[in-house]
Amino acid sequence: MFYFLLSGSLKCSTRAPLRFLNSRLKAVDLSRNKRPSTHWTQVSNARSTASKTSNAIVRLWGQTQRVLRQSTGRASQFPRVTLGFIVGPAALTVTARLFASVAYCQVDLNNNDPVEDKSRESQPEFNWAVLWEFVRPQILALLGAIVLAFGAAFLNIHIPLMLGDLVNVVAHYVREHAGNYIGEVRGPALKLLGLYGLQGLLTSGYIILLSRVGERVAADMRKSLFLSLLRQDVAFFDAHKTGQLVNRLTADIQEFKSSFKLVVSQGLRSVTQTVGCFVSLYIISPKLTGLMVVVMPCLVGTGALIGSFLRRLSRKAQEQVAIATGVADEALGNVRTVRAFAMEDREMQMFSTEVNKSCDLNEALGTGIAVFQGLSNVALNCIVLGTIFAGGHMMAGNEMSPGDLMSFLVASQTVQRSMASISILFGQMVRGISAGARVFEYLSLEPTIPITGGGRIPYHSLIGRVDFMNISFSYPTRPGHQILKNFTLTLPPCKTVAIVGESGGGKSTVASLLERFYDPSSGVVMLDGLDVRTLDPSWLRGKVIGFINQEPVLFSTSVMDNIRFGKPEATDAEVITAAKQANAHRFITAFPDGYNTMVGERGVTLSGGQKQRIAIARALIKNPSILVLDEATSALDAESERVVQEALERATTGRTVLIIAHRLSTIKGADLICVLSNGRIVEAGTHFDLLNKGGLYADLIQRQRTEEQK
Ligand SMILES: Nc1ncnc2c1ncn2[C@@H]1O[C@H](COP(=O)(O)OP(=O)(O)OP(=O)(O)O)[C@@H](O)[C@H]1O
Repeated sequence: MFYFLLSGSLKCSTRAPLRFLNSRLKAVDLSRNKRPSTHWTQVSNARSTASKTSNAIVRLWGQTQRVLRQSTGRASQFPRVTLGFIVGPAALTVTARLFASVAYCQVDLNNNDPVEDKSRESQPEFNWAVLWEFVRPQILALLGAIVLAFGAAFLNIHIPLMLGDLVNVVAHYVREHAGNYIGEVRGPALKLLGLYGLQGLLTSGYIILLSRVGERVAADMRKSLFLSLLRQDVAFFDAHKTGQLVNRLTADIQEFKSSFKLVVSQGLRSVTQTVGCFVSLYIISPKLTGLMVVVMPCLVGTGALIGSFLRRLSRKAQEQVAIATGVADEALGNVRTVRAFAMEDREMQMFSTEVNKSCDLNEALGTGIAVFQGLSNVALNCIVLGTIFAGGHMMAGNEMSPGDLMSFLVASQTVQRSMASISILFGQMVRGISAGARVFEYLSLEPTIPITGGGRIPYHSLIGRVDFMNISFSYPTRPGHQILKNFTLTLPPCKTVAIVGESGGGKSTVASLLERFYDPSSGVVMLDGLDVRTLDPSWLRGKVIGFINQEPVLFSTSVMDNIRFGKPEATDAEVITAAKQANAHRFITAFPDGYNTMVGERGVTLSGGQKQRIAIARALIKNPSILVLDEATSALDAESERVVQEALERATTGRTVLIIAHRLSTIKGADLICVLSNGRIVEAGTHFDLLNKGGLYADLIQRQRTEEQK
């Protein structure tokens, strides 16, 4: 009867998850054409795991039957104990693999899960070698944590047995009323107390060690990733959103760290406890254990499925909160525009809609959690009740002592908890590996233009002549759109050259090539006759070229630190000299805090002209040989433009200057004006030469005058 029950229940307990798994795989089948190939391989693996698992369960069941038939009653304890060692771990392994497959398919079909982020083209591979590089410095602490976790788990396995001993002593005293109660109970009780204390110590120990390992690994990963991102080509930032990169630095590393800590701590503990307690259960009562093998996976499986549904709901709720935060962030960040258009009510309405959605989702989540907790309480209590009922029956038949029943109850609770956490851990592990893979993907990227390395021209022999020779260029993000075509231009040393032309014609692109933000598709940029690709980019950008653009970006620190950004080793006196050259000293000293005035986020507390002059001081402090002014005054009003223009004129003397001009009035005095059209220079000369010539430049001047008169 027992064998029949075991066989039938084993099949039933695996059928539901298998059926569920099959339905998930069918759903994947339907959408396979839309999925990247790596995904499909993983899904196929899940399918093969499922089929292997079902075969293993059937085989296991056959073996169980055979061995059980050979063992006769309690007299033949040895084969049963041996069987316990085989059946326990094997049953758990196959069940765990089955749930892993189910969990994978859950995750795979979940649109909101990191594994299935639609914004990503393919899921990067997890690189264990890279992980090892981060873990290696922490290996001693990690091994310590593993040993302590094993220790705590082994003590946990002993606790039910010792509890049973204690109950047996109490039961014996109650039956016989012989001797002194305290004297009888003290020994086992003190042993148990010692065990609890030791277990507490080991648990605290491994949690402390593991948290240290996790935090240090995460901190090292963050630093390495940040450095790797800073080193990437400018083209990389054209192709990736800042939010996505920041997300990898924060959310992905956080997810990886949590999974790492959870899998190592709870994974080790749960697996050891499950296997150990299972063996204890089998030794105490093979019959009751058989019943548990049947019931437990069903309950744990159901719990895992509900848990995964709730996690999905929770993620949706979090995303909804993020959307609402985004609306608030945008409105508050652009409050002047909102105010200017009197859009407060509309913004409020948009925010309310998103907040209400997140409120609904969170309420649904709360209800789900409540129902789940209620159901799990009922299920767990039913197991206790069932065990007491069946165990009591066995006690009546002298097959079990009260202590055995107590041990069985406690050990079975430990197994339930451990199995539940194993099934959750599989989902967590999949998410952790995905997050880690995304982080490692960026860690291993090598920029095509390194930030350091290459030669330097001795400062005293630097002339400052620049040649753009036959340059053709397309941005890496738009390879089909050629911006420059056989572009050739020379910037003579200590002369000012201006480039003018239609908006979007490629003027700023020329400046970017000089800074070596990009390399040309063909042709060369030369500095003093040397290909800039052979020169050290950090020297070129840090010492040789000063760059001032239309919208100067300041950092949210003091005026002093912002100017010193151009030359970190500069003294206060050098900063003040640069500020004077940039016409900035007067307004800076008029602030109550002078040079220590904080400029706010991106310099928001300064006017456009003030920001621009601080940016000029920042560029001048490094005393560059070449100055690039990319429409440096186009965003200013007439008065600010005059002050800034004055500063710029002072700054340009004795330097090679490239002006990317929008307002043609500012470049009249340039030594050479070049007109850029269709990716190449079509006219060149002084302001008066070009005006007299009556070509494109004269047209541009005429058009601008007409616009200004309107
Ligand atoms: N990072 C980028 N990635 C892809 N395309 C870009 C990038 N930057 C600019 N472009 C494109 O290259 C072309 C030239 O841009 P560029 O900024 O050099 O023009 P511009 O002459 O300086 O224009 P404006 O006078 O309006 O500032 C434009 O079509 C623009 O859309």
